Amino acid sequence: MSNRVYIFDTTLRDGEQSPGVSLNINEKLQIARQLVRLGVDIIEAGFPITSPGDFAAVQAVAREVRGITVAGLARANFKDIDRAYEALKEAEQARIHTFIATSDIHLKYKLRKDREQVLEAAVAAVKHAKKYTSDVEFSAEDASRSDIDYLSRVFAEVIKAGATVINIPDTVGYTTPEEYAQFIRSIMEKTPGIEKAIVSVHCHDDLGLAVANSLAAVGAGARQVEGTINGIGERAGNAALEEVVMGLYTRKDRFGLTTGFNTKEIYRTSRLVSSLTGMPVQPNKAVVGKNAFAHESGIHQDGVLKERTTYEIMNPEMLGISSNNLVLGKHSGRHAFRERLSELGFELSDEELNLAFARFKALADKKKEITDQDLQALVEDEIRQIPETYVLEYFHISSGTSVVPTATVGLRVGGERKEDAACGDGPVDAIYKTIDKITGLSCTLVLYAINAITGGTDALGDVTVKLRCEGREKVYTGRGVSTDVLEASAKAYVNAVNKLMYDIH
Ligand SMILES: CC(=O)SCCNC(=O)CCNC(=O)[C@H](O)C(C)(C)COP(=O)(O)OP(=O)(O)OC[C@H]1O[C@@H](n2cnc3c(N)ncnc32)[C@H](O)[C@@H]1OP(=O)(O)O
Ligand SMILES: CC(C)C(=O)C(=O)O
Repeated sequence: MSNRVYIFDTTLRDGEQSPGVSLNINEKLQIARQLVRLGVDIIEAGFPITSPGDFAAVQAVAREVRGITVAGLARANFKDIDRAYEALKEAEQARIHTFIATSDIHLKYKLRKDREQVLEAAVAAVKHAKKYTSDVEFSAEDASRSDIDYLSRVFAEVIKAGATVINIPDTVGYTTPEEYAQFIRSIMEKTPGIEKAIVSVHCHDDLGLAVANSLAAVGAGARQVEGTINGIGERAGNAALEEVVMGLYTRKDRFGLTTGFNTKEIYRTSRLVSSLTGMPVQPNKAVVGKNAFAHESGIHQDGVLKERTTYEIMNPEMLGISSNNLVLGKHSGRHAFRERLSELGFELSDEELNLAFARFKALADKKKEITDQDLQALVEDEIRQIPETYVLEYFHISSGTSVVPTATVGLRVGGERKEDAACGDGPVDAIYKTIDKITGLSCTLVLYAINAITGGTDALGDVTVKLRCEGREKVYTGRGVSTDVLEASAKAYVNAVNKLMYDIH
């Protein structure tokens, strides 16, 4: 059996199924480019039948990325498969990923089909997909709650029909590591022809076991792991790929397996996905959380000072987390700035570099120490900009314990400045009400989150907002970064509104 594990990233498909997450094409392309740098083997770019936007995003990723497989999801019917191929056809390596549930509970209540009908649909789907591409993955949704003999029959038939990857998802995050490993082993023993296909796993985190289950499955012989960056995804999310890969890497003694991952891109990928989806990474998250390499207590600090490996099983530099916290200051020039950004993995055009450099100088005037985290936040803030219908020119706030919070805001629209004022329950509310008055939009704030990038009272504030506007289904995420939290709040709101305007035009 090969010792290479293929990493299938579904951040753009299952990850986007996280409640409140909606990425536009540019954001999907940015993530896809970063996933290529990260060294995943397959990018599942979306589920093309679901909407024209999803179709266009899969098509854009398929057109652009090279040296990697691009997959599109399709139910087990011809319409979905035709649409998936239509989106994928310009990919260098296209994979059609077709699925149907195999558990009795899904058959009875959701599909309203019997086992023979599902088997027939699965085989027909794989045969149809095979007309388009040699690379066809078949997933048995809710496999871990399916009857194993039936499941094995389905797999044997889809492999005969041409499936090259068979996926055994734990769709509802129900299984446990030992049980799942045994399940995978049994499928591998019972299924005729299984050696012709790659066995894949796709775990959800409803019981917090997605990564443990994925690693157990790999130990049992699975050679493709599906998951997402930061573990985002439907409900409690998917297996976090950075954790799976670091598990394999750190416990090479236990697994003896390799992947194509460039671990130095892990941290940057995590930040980018968090930034574009508006889903913050919890501080105690494994591998990429802010506290993952922070040592608080005396005995631990003493140990780390004497020998790092007493309490650190991974080297943060291996993940692309720089140990160099003091980077640049107000006297630094463009060369040093460009050099540092390139060490952090940013490749900026001259125009982007100039914009980022101007922001950096302005920040250096306000903040004593500029760390790598500050630089990352600042550059991400600058380069995630989409065409700006509205630009924040200024705001003024009157607020305190005995006055009604009142905001005056100026936005540039085309070549013109538009100004207005409004009162609110607090200064942020007043700013948002004023922006709504200027844009004429009616928006509801679904989420407001603020995070300090580094410690200290001069830290950069990083604000994320999610807005639902004009009765639209879609939620728009906006982010803004500034040493002034009110400015960061205003920028985040304007950023979300600009995304809405970008969608409308
Ligand atoms: C486990 C997973 O993550 S699966 C992926 C989940 N992702 C999504 O659902 C993406 C967003 N979904 C959508 O946009 C829509 O649900 C669509 C476009 C896919 C389908 O929309 P609609 O045609 O309106 O159907 P709706 O979603 O209401 O119902 C699903 C239908 O597909 C059927 N179906 C569900 N899964 C499958 C499958 N794998 N193969 C074939 N049929 C299926 C259901 O039985 C139901 O059929 P019915 O209408 O005959 O009862
Ligand atoms: C489509 C399949 C792979 C899926 O997302 C699941 O079962 O969770």
